[in-house]
Amino acid sequence: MVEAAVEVQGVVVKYGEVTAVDGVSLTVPRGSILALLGDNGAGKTSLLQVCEGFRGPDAGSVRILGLDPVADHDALMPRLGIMLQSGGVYPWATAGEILRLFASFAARPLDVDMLLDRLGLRKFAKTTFRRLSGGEQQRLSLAVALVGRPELVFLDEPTAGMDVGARQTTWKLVESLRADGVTVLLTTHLLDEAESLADHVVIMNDGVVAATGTPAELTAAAGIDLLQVRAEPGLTLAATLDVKVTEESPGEYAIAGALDTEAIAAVLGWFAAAGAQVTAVNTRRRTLEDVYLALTAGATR
Ligand SMILES: Nc1ncnc2c1ncn2[C@@H]1O[C@H](COP(=O)(O)OP(=O)(O)OP(=O)(O)O)[C@@H](O)[C@H]1O
Repeated sequence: MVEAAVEVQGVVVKYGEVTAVDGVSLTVPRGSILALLGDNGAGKTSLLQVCEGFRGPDAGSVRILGLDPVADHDALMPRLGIMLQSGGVYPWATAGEILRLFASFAARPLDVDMLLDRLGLRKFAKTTFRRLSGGEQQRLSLAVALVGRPELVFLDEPTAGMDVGARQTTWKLVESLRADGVTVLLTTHLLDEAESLADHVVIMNDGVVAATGTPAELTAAAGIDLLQVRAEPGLTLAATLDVKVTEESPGEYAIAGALDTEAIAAVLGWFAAAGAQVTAVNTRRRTLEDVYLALTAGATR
């Protein structure tokens, strides 16, 4: 069996009294994209830093491309592409200089001009990093991560601060990486980013894995349809099925559960029994965002 690109087993990361990552296990198969989701402070960046070998885990084990990311750091670094949240490049150098510098470290770098073009950065080649906008700095950081033709790429919130066009360009680029057999582990707060890009999603909550699966698995588990009904506010419904009824705003009822046609008819029957006038009915599949919010609700932060 081909070894996974990333194998994380029971990893713990502590900062003094704070346990940022509390026994996380995950696997990223080669040539796939895994998205790590979680609220601020869930432990995503800490886990990424351990995978990148910038610090060792306090417990557990990590194998990256079959190697130990701390002990084998020097052998591993040329094979990795790392995009940091903060950019991590020199503020006084120009975009072109920065990218050429990182290209010079690589044995088989990508063509710098091609990469500047792909990321819409050619016109900023002579602009210093500190004069680039936040989204342009992000794109340059992504270019830096990719210029060495890495086998495995770590992207910490790659599209944070990017406009819609830049985000789509980045998504296409990440998809083309996968098509070339590159493995991608990314963190994001954008559920649509995870849903459209990722082969696997891991949702972290308070340092632990709250759920894992493909986007389809996470949204298609039994009882995941939503029924939205508008009627008068404050109704007490004689709920008899195993569904959850929430009055999300006055008169807007959300019913979540295993909703086949019979169940939907039964739910509407409750409104009829309550003597309510139903003015709108809507059904929809649960999105990754619904699943995410359900799993992370009640987090301690
Ligand atoms: N250097 C540090 N020293 C002390 N505590 C830290 C340090 N780095 C992170 N933490 C704490 O560890 C927890 C996890 O932080 P981490 O940055 O890994 O979360 P995250 O999921 O990446 O968050 P975000 O989405 O905001 O980037 C937080 O409670 C954070 O305050």
